[in-house]
Amino acid sequence: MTVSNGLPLDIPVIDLSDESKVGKDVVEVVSRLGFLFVKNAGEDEILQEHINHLFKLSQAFFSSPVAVKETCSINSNKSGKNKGWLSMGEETLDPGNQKRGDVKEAFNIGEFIDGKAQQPLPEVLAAHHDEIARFQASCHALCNRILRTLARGLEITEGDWFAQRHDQSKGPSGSVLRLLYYPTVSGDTDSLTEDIRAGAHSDYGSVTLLFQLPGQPGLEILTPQGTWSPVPVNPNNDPTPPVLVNIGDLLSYWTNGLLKSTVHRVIFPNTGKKGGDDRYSIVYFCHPQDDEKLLPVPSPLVEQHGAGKAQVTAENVMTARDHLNNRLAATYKLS
Ligand SMILES: O=C(O)CCC(=O)C(=O)O
Ligand SMILES: [Fe+2]
Repeated sequence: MTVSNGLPLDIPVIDLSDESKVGKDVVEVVSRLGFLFVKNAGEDEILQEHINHLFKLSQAFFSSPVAVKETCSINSNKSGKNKGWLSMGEETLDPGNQKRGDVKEAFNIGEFIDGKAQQPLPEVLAAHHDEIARFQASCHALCNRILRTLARGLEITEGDWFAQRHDQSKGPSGSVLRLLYYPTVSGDTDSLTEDIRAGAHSDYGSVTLLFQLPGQPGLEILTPQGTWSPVPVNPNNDPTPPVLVNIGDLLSYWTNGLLKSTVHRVIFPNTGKKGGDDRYSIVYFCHPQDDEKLLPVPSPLVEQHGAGKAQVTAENVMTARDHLNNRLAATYKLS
């Protein structure tokens, strides 16, 4: 495992309130780093009190007895594919390099249809069903703003090209709101140097939003130089921290690799308490409709970037669903 260089990357914070002005900047940053921060303000602001509230619910859920969590296990037939509770070690994000599964628990909440969850929720979450539905909807709205900004920056004539393909009223998608809990461990030093909170991976969807808590670091990204750099939680110490955004595999396929689906991981902090402090995060993985084909988008920049490379054709193209299923098969011990 490559060691961290300890130097935080300079990931710009961009204000998307005027989409028409920042498309080029956003495309420049994500074709270099795959990550950026967006200012959490304006029409698609996700209110800090809503974020804090969901973190509280997440803490309440993960501290529930195992018997309660098991009632909504990802393995139970009740929840449906990729939905529900994942126990410690159940997912291995980097199966080629990890001896054991990720040291974390997760709860995956799939799409809401007509504002209703499509899976059983444990009581502590069910009691706040409507707030969770609203949170998911506000994440999706912010992703659509990001997607429209990208379309502009890529000079796609149809400004809604991506957003139309992420219209939740048009059919099912793999979008997931995920609560994550990385517990403190009291293991010996050996297991700590071998174990990882989330193995190195790229994300499977189009755009990911990540919410972290102050004082709970651990996310690192693989830089173009091949070293690991920590990602700050709140780079400018704003009273309202910006939202961390990263590009997933689908946008990379759609753009002939121009937009980077950057590999990242979550480590045990190497300062402070051995075994880390508890860490919580909330992730929104935004996916297009399942049947969307991953052919290059009609953008002159994408065409230029793909020149001379092997081209995806209508015959060998994957759908969004194919890609997600391939990744899930590799990283879960699910049947
Ligand atoms: O918890 C984090 O900071 C990142 C989680 C992550 O990368 C993922 O679940 O895909
Ligand atoms: Fe990730």
